Formats: sequence, structure tokens, C-alpha cells
Amino acid sequence: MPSSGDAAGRRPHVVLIPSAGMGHLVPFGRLAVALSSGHGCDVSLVTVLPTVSTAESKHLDALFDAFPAVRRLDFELAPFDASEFPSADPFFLRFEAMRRSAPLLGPLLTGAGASALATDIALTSVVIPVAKEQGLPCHILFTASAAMLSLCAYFPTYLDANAGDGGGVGDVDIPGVYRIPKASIPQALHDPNHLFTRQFVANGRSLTSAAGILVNTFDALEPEAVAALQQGKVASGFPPVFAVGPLLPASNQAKDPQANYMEWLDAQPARSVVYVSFGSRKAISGEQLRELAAGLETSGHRFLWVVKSTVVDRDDAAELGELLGEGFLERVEKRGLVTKAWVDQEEVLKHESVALFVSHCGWNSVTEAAASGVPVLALPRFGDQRVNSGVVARAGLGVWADTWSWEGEAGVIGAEEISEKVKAAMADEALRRKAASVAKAAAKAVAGGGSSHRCLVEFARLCQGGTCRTN
Ligand SMILES: O=c1ccn([C@@H]2O[C@H](COP(=O)(O)OP(=O)(O)O[C@H]3O[C@H](CO)[C@@H](O)[C@H](O)[C@H]3O)[C@@H](O)[C@H]2O)c(=O)[nH]1
Repeated sequence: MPSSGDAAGRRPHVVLIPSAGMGHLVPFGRLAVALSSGHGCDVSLVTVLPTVSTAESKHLDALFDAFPAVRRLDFELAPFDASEFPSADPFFLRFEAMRRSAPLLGPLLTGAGASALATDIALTSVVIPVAKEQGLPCHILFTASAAMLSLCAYFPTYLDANAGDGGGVGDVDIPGVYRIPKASIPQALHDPNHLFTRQFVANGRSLTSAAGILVNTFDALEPEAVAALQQGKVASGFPPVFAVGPLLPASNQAKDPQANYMEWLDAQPARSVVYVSFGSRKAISGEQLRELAAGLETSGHRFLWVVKSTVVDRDDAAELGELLGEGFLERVEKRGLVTKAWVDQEEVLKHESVALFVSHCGWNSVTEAAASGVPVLALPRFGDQRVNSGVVARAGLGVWADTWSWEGEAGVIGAEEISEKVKAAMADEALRRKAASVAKAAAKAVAGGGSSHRCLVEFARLCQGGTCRTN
């Protein structure tokens, strides 16, 4: 039953505070739509200004237009002198600006009449203290996999237990989940003194301060990790965990009027196209791009390849043709489309011509492939993407070519290997059937009475001031 209000009949007002980057903003927008449309919550989505990219501004504008029930709560960052950090990336600068603007957040939340908050793991050190001051429960929407959440939750304990072993990190056997091999763990975590590792450990410890943790996954996709987290096997004192995914696309992507990829897909035979995309962030080097181009060419298959300037190393910011190898675009003209546009990935994955998704396994892409039943050929690059690729392989949603040699996150996979893997995955009927069954399980999870739907109901009840029955 959706919550219908507190004793005085008031609906809970959940304020969502995302961190920067499309990979984080997209699931927050989807959660906002889900909570406001079917679960009796008033929902505000904090829009941090200025946004870090035009993709973000366009995405937010399209979302608020399409879903007026989601309130826009603008949060103007206090000006600060970014030249203090000459070589910092935009995401670090955004975090620093948020940290410095934290005193402005309390009045914003009071003014909005918030009754509960949900924020990103990256912002807990900023938001949880403000929530405490305001007496508001603060939840986390974890935007990566439950496997990654369990690694994050367990990692502080793991490091404490292995402190005497020369400080290195090996395989990590997460209680109740499974053993994550060293080669899958984000590379920076191999060094316990790395800044990223210290932040990861701080994030892991902060999880127990949250009132609840939402994860964009579902029971059937990650049965071990979801159960272990919900049963408190991974870390003690863990808050309730709500597996609410796949958070469904809200069909609200900002459309690029110049882009012709849908017409191109319409003209291709059913289940003939390999869709290739590596998310919204820098994820692939120029050298890897050229190997991928050559691999796609020799595979002989049709392909739609989304190459973003932000996905290309800054040093390689050349024209596409030059970037992908001489004559490539001309040679593949009849069977390949390479675009720099922002595509509506949901629409692409649902298109009947698409047969395979060559993906970096950013978690949103994995959940979208799961919802669409398109098999994944995992080509992870950095951060959580190897852990996610392991999930993809375990669930039968795709193949992770873990025979691909591990040469660190900057390693390059050769054209021949890519070509062989693409050909094998395109010919794999059993894989196609398994991916379709994952999509059925995803649809069941989010339908009324399904596991993810029940978790959202429980979450809304908790925001209402009720008790939680999920865990
Ligand atoms: O042309 C495009 C490109 C991307 N997308 C969407 O943008 C999102 C991208 O998210 P994701 O697939 O997760 O990739 P990243 O942008 O790389 O995501 C970052 O955030 C994720 C969630 O925390 C992590 O799992 C990744 O490793 C991290 O790089 C997805 O919803 C895509 O559908 C589009 O719709 N059109």
C-alpha cells in the first residue's frame, strides 16, 4: 500500500540531493519520478547551480518539463576561487564547492519543508551533518551495484583485518556475498594510502549513519549481495537496504534534433546491430578507440557507436575520422553509424534491430540492458566497472571476457580479440535467451507486488515516519 500521509494527513516530502555527473543524476531523476508518481510522496530534486555540463542542464530541463509533480529546488553554490586547485577535475571542484556551501543547505531544506532526504554516497560527508542539525532522516541512493555497495561496506573491516600484510590489497571475500578478485577491485584501492581509498573507506564508514540505503538493483540480478546486505551480514549496524531497481527510464531524455540514429536503426534488419557506448564520462583512450574501431570492422557486423568527446582522452580530442583510424568511417559507411550525439539509450536498447550492447558496464547501462533484455559484452575500464561486469556474467545478462588480460585500468584490448568476442556473442542464442529472462525478472521486480516495488513502498513508509519491514 502506498503511504497516504502521517497522522495529520501530510504526505512525506522527500528531498533528493544528487552529486554531479550524468551517471549519478540519471538514477536520482528516475527515483524522483518513481516516488512522486506511485508512492504518495512529495518529491523535490535539488538542482545544484551552476550544473557541471550542458548534458546535465538539458536532462534536468526535460525531466521537470515532463514530470511537473517533481519539484525543482535550486541550490546556488556559493562562489569560490577554483584557481586554488589548478589541476583538479570538474567533479572534485563540484564537491569542494558543495562542501563550502553546506551552511546554505540547511535553510534551503527548512524553507522547502523537507521531511526526509536522500543523497549520493559521494555527498554524505556534506549532507549527513546538515540533516542531523535539521533533525531530518538522511538516506543514501547508491548509484552503483549492490556488489559494489557490499565492497564499500566491508572494505574498512577488510583493511583493518589485513593491516599487517604489508598494506597491499588482495582478493576480498565479502561475508555472505562472494569473493571479489583483486583484478576486479578498482585499481586505486590496491593502494591503501591512495586518496581515493581513504575517501572510499570514509564512505564505507558513513553508510551506517544513513537512515536507509536505496540501491538501483533487484533481487534476481544480484541475489547474494542484496540478501547479505539486507540481512546485515556484510557490516554490523547496517541500516535497512531497499533494492528498488531497475529504476526505470522516465522517457524524458532531451532529444538532439541533429541526430539521425533512430532513422538509421529503423533501416537495419531485426537483431543485427551491435550497440557500442561507454557512458557519459571519459572512459577510453585514443589507442583503445582505434583497436575497437578495427575490431568492429573485422567482426563484419552492423554497429551503432556512440563516441562522445567527453569519453575521449583530452589529448586525443581530434576529429572522429582521424581518431578512429584513416579511412575507417568511409570503409564502414554502409553498415556502421558513429555518432557524437547524446542518444536516448533507453530507446536504442529497446529497438528491435539491436542485438548486443558492448558496454563499459557503468551501472546505469547495466540496469538499462537488464530492463531491455539486450545481452552485454562487458568491456570495463575503471572504478566499479569490473565489479559490475562480474555481476553481468553471474546473472547471465552477458559475457565478461575475463580472459582479457589485466594490465591495469589503462590496459588496451586488441582489435582481434574484440572482433572474436563480438562474433561469438552475436552468435550465442543461449545468451540471448538468458538476457531476455533477466528482462522478465526485472519487469516482475518493478511491477505491483514485485520485490523492488515492495521496497519502494517500504521506503515511502519509512519516510512517512513509520517503521521498516523490509530487512
Ligand atoms: O549518449 C548517451 C550516453 C549516456 N546516456 C545515459 O547516461 C547514463 C550513463 O551512466 P552509466 O552507464 O552508469 O555510465 P557513466 O556515465 O560512466 O557512470 C558513472 O556512474 C556510474 C554510476 O555510479 C558508475 O557505475 C560508472 O562507473 C561511472 O563512470 C546512462 O543512463 C545512459 O543511458 C545516454 O542516455 N546517452
